[in-house]
Amino acid sequence: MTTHNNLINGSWTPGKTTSPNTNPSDLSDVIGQYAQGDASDVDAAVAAATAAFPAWSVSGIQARHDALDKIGNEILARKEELGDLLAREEGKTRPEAIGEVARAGQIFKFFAGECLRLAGESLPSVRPGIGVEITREPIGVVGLITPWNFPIAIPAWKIAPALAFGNCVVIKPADLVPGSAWALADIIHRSGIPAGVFNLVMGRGRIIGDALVQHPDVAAISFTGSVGVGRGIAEACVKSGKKVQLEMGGKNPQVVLDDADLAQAVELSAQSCFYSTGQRCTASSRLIVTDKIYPAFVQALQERMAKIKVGDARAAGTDIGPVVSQAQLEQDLSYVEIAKAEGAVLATGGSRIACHTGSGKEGFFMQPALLVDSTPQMRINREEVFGPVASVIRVQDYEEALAVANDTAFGLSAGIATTSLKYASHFKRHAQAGMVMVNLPTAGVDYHVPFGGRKGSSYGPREQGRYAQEFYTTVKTAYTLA
Ligand SMILES: NC(=O)C1=CN([C@@H]2O[C@H](COP(=O)(O)OP(=O)(O)OC[C@H]3O[C@@H](n4cnc5c(N)ncnc54)[C@H](O)[C@@H]3O)[C@@H](O)[C@H]2O)C=CC1
Ligand SMILES: O=Cc1ccc(S(=O)(=O)O)cc1
Repeated sequence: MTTHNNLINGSWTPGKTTSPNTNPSDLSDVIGQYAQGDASDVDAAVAAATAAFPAWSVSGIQARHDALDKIGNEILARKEELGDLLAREEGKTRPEAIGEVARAGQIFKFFAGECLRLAGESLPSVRPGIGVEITREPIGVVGLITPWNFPIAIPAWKIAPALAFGNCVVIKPADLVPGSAWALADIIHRSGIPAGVFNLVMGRGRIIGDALVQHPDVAAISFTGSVGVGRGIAEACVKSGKKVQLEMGGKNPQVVLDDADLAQAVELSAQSCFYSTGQRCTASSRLIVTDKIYPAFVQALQERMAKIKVGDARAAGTDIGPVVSQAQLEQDLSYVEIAKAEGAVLATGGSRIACHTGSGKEGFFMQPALLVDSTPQMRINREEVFGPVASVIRVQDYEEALAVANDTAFGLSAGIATTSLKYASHFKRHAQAGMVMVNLPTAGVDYHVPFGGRKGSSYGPREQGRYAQEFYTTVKTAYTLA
């Protein structure tokens, strides 16, 4: 079986050990062996990135544009093959996985353009005869720590702006899904960028991630993952003076008002709660439904859920693939039990099942769960599950719906289904979330505009679009005597 090594200073470098990458749709299918590095690999990667930084930070914008554009083109040309790998290692369906790969390619092409658009300002000084220029410069070596749920898109949306603005990169992908990140590293390696500018170190979060966060020569950390790990990283970065950007959890509300188009509200709720196995930080998990539409909505959503086919991510006809791991499956199932114990009623789903094709292959398949008669204080409505589990809260009117939607420690994405312009406008202004959706699923974002949240969901500057430069550059103000 092929062993996939780390990329350090332009060379494929074995780790101290290897780890198998297993298909969650078929536990007998081992995709490959992937290097497991240690702190000495992080030291070597950071040293290579530090050595490469002086030249890369002043490299021409045309060269940087061309490298990123080439990377984007190869990703797009190979989207079917890379999408198949992604579906095989992470468990989202093939169409979803191909879409994610295409997103990664588009992100590289967008940031190729951003290389050419980086601008400064020129102002007069308040002191006569002096000119002021404001420019942006790269920050240095950036450490990128990424999660398992978007194995290529999240690495892409951190790597592409980092390189575009002249930084050098050490990335640690999630150890559950190293295959897509390794394939991306291979494409970047062959794009012709100088050795050391981009480095990949695979391995355990507590070892590789922690070594990156603690490293004195790393100037900034961008992290996506769980709240607990994110907060620990933020504390360590503040202590050592590193710039830090965190994207963490969500408990995204989907409000459904009496005046909503019922079929549309049901479809967008099914999409954002259960598709991609509910494993999106933007997924809805709290359905906040006003009194009069509640019975029809719950009934119609259950009917829609009955049509969802759960099974092998790569099989034709699958709507929802497996949960990513045994640990995540146990977490999802345990939250169904916690909700029941607290008084919510399980309307449908919520147990481990076999693949809809009857393949007999063992995978982490779970029937999407809908819990009704839940209340805002229940744990199911306060803690992130990160699986195909949604709960419904009944409210009297829009005002109560908004209050319940905002009654959370998180603030990533929030949605409303309504035909009322008045309520849609009010919700856009008053939902305490970084992203608001009107008559659209809470999940489903563009790649060229800012992504991020408020409260416990995010920390630091926004990712994506032209706002990405806030994190990946530092501002310089220069005064010149005329
Ligand atoms: N907001 C999001 O997009 C995501 C949220 N999650 C949440 O996190 C939960 C657990 O998933 P995990 O993959 O275990 O998330 P995690 O936060 O443990 O892992 C995310 C990344 O951080 C690394 N990491 C782990 N411990 C670290 C440490 N001490 N220092 C530095 N890096 C470290 C991991 O190896 C991985 O690359 C999920 O159930 C879900 O609730 C998970 C994935 C994505
Ligand atoms: O973090 C990457 C990411 C998050 C969400 C989505 S979407 O909401 O499913 O579009 C895509 C990429």
